[in-house]
Amino acid sequence: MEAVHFGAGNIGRGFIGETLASNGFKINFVDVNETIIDALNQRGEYTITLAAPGEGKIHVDNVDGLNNAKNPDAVVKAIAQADLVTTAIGPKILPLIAPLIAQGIDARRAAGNDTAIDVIACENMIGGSQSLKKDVYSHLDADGQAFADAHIGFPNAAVDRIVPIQHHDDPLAVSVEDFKEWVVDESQMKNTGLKLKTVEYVPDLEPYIERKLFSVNTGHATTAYTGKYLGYTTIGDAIKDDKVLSQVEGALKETRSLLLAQFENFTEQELVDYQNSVVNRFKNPYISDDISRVARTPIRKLGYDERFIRPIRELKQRGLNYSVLLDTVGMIFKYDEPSDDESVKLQALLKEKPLGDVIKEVTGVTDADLIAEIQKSVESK
Ligand SMILES: NC(=O)c1ccc[n+]([C@@H]2O[C@H](COP(=O)([O-])OP(=O)(O)OC[C@H]3O[C@@H](n4cnc5c(N)ncnc54)[C@H](O)[C@@H]3O)[C@@H](O)[C@H]2O)c1
Ligand SMILES: O=P(O)(O)OC[C@@H](O)[C@@H](O)[C@H](O)[C@H](O)CO
Repeated sequence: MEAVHFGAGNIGRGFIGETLASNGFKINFVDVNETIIDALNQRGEYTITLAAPGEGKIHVDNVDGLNNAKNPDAVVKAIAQADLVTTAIGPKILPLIAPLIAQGIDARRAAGNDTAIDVIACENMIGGSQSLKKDVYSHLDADGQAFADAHIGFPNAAVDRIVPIQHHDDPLAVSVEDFKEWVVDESQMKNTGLKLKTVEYVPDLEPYIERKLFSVNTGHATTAYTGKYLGYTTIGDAIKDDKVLSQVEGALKETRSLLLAQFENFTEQELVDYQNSVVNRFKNPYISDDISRVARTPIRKLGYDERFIRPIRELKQRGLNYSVLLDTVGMIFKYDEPSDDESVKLQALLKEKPLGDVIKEVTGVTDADLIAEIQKSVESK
C-alpha cells in the first residue's frame, strides 16, 4: 500500500510517518524543504526518538520524498496510484496544495481508477479535511466533483503528539513525546475498509477535536502567551511558574465547563483526568519546546473558530464563566515576536488602527459587548 503525505515536518515525520509505516505503507513524503526531501530520497528511512525515560527508538523505513515546488507532476502521479492521502502542513498551507490534490483526483479519473480513497488533513483545526475538500473542489470541474463525490472521502481528524522544533545534525531525526492520539471521523470516509491500527475511528469527531483543541491547544497556548508575557522562552520553564500554571488551570476549567455542557461523551472526572495529563505533558523534562513555536501565528490563534475565541463565544452564549480565557486573549495581543510574521503584522495593525477595529478584524467577532470585553482585557495588559 502507498500513502502520499504532505508535510515532512515535525508531526509529519514524528507521528504520521510512524503510524503509516507501522501499518505497512510505503510513504511518499511531499514537501518544499529540499534538505529534507533529498535526505529522504538518499536514505529511504529515518529514526524517531521518544522523549521519555529510556529514549526508545522507532525506525521508519520505505519512505521517499517528492518536492512539489520542483516536481509537481510526480506528486500528481503518486496521488493517482495512492491508497491514502494525508497532510500535516499547517492550516494556512492547505489551500496551496489543493490544486495538486485536485489534479491527482483528475488523474485517477482519467486512468479509470475508481478505487475509494480518503484524504485526511491532520491539522490543528476544526473541520480540517472538509475545509481542504472545499479548496480541492474549487479546482475540479463538474465531472471531477462528481467523481470525487463518488470515490474520494475527506474525513476530519484530530492528531495529538507534542513534537517540538528539532535541533539535530541529522535533518530527518525527530524527537517526540511518548503520548500519541489520532482520531478520524469514519462517517466521512469513502474507503471504510482501510482502518489503520492505533488510529481511533469515531462516528462523530466533534467532541474529540473540541476536547483536544480546547484542552491541549488552549492550555498549550495559554502557557506560551502567559509565559512570554512573564519573560520566559520555553514551555518547560513557563509551566514551572505558579502564575502560569494557575492561568492554564483556570483556562482549562473554563473550557472543561463548556465541553461538559456541550457533549455527553465525557464525564467531569474523565475531563479532569484528561486535562491533568495534558498539563503533565507540558512539564515533560525530556522535551524542550520553544514558546515561539507554541505561540506561532497569533492571528490564526485569535481566529473565530480557534482555541480561545470559539470557547469564549460559546461560554458567553451559555452564560458560563470565561474570564481567564479573556484575560489570556489580552496577552496574545501583546505577543511581540520579531521572528513571527503574524506577530509583526498584529503589532503593526495595533499601531495603525483603533484597537476595536483590530479586534474585529482578527477575531471575526461582531458581538459589540464581547469586542468591548476583549478591548478591556488588552488595555489591562
Ligand atoms: N508539532 C506538533 O506538536 C503538532 C501536533 C499536532 C498537530 N500539529 C499540526 O500539524 C501541522 C504541521 O505542524 P508541524 O509542527 O509539523 O510544522 P512543521 O513546520 O514542522 O511542518 C510543516 C511542513 O510543511 C512544509 N511545507 C510548508 N509549505 C509547504 C508547501 N507549500 N508545500 C509542501 N510542503 C510545505 C514545511 O516545509 C514543513 O516541513 C500543523 O497544522 C500543526 O498544527 C502539530
Ligand atoms: O500547531 P499549532 O500552532 O496549532 O499549535 C502549537 C502547539 O500547541 C501544537 O503544535 C501542539 O504541540 C500539538 O497540537 C500537540 O498535539
